[in-house]
Amino acid sequence: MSSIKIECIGSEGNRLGESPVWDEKESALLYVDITGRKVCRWSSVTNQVQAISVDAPVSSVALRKSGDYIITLGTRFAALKWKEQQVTTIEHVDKDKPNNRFNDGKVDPAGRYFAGTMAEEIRPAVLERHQGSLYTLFSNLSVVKHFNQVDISNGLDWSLDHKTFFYIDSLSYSVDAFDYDLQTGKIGNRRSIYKLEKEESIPDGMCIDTEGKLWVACYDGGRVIRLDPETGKRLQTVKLPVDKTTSCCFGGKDYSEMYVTSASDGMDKEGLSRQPQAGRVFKITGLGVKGVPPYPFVG
Ligand SMILES: O=C(O)[C@H](O)[C@@H](O)[C@H](O)[C@H](O)CO
Ligand SMILES: [Zn+2]
Repeated sequence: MSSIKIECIGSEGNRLGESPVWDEKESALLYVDITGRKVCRWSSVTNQVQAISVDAPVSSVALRKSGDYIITLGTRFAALKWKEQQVTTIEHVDKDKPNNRFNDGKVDPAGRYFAGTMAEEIRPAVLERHQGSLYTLFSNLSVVKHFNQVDISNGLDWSLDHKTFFYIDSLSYSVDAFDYDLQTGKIGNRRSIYKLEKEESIPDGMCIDTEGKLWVACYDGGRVIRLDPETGKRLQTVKLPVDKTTSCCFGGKDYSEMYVTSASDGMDKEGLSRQPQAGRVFKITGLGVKGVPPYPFVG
């Protein structure tokens, strides 16, 4: 049996931490604070966080093959040059929906950037329903819409054989799978592989491990759960010292550590004093399982 240890990294919390991604070259964890409008980079070498402020809610960050990063900012796909602190718009989506913003995003094994949108929240998990869509940014910088009617676009990762795409629309309380065509980036045959239990609350960010099992951060559930997508069974629950756990990824040397982001938005004074670590990023060691390195965007 491995012994699990959970600690906070950096020194400050986020309003709505999300989209953790390991940057091997920098030995650093990238993540965003969506409502805090910041892209953050925590160095595992110095334990310092550098942050770049942006002019709109920034909901996901990904590596780019040519170096630097790509982000979803408001309803834009954009390039981020870290040293120069320069943001360049690549493409706008949902132009007819001024109240929308992007939410979670991740790069597929072929280097395409998948990200979905949602209506801006009135408060956490309260928003105009069915306003979001799922998009892909291709390497030639063209954008395709897969489907609409999404409440809160979340999840996402791909199976180890690249034949399945896993996706979460949070308010469906379901983890879904699609058949995936790696050649074209097309998805089809949507089905549910796991329905969350009441105490698990709302499924949010997700990542896959090297055994092909899914890890889902449970918003308001204060935990990450490990699921077997083949059997639809929950294999493990790891509780965290905060309720609003938002997303997870593997990182560190050999991708044997798990990083979990969290949120403090929507908590009152009393809640914050009970959970002073709300909004912090957690490092979990001793899970005894490793993750898959993130794919960089190839455009
Ligand atoms: O980061 C996200 O995915 C959303 O932007 C968040 O607002 C919360 O996670 C959501 O409220 C929980 O459902
Ligand atoms: Zn999320």
